[in-house]
Amino acid sequence: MDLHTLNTLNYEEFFEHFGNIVEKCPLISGAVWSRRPFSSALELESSVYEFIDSLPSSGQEGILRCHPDLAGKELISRTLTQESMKEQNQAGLTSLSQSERETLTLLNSQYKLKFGFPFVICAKMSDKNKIIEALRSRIQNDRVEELGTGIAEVKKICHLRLQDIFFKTCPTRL
Ligand SMILES: NC(=O)N[C@H]1NC(=O)NC1=O
Repeated sequence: MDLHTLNTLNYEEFFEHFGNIVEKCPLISGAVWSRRPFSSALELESSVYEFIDSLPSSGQEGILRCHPDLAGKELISRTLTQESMKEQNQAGLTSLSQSERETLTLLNSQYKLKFGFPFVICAKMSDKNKIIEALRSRIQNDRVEELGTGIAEVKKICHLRLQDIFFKTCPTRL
């Protein structure tokens, strides 16, 4: 997508392209649309991050709670969003052994019990072994630290989703 197209999208079209740059949080794209015109893709990305950073911690926790578990029930029932499916597949989470799946399920539920939100990590920048390792380590953190880490991972996921949108069709445009 080129800059001119980006800046001429009405909000319905904007939703179609950018509605899931933050998992199941179309409200964020709805809010950021008002910041047009964008001078670059980077400016759009910064607007998303500013919006997220301006939320109270309850709002940031809400963003984390919109994320599906890694290798969780949505993957098994094939109800993940397209983006999340690709990311989990790329990290090797669609081909886990039974014991890897059991380990991940147990750690995910211990994590949720401790923090009240799911463990979030940018799966595309990781793999199944690193994810299990990160879960084991991050579960030791305190809640404030984990909220910050989870939101930093949401931004990495968003960055890669935006890159996909901007560079998939024409790598030289923005
Ligand atoms: N729980 C969790 O991290 N989920 C997300 N991670 C990612 O890369 N895609 C997701 O849906």
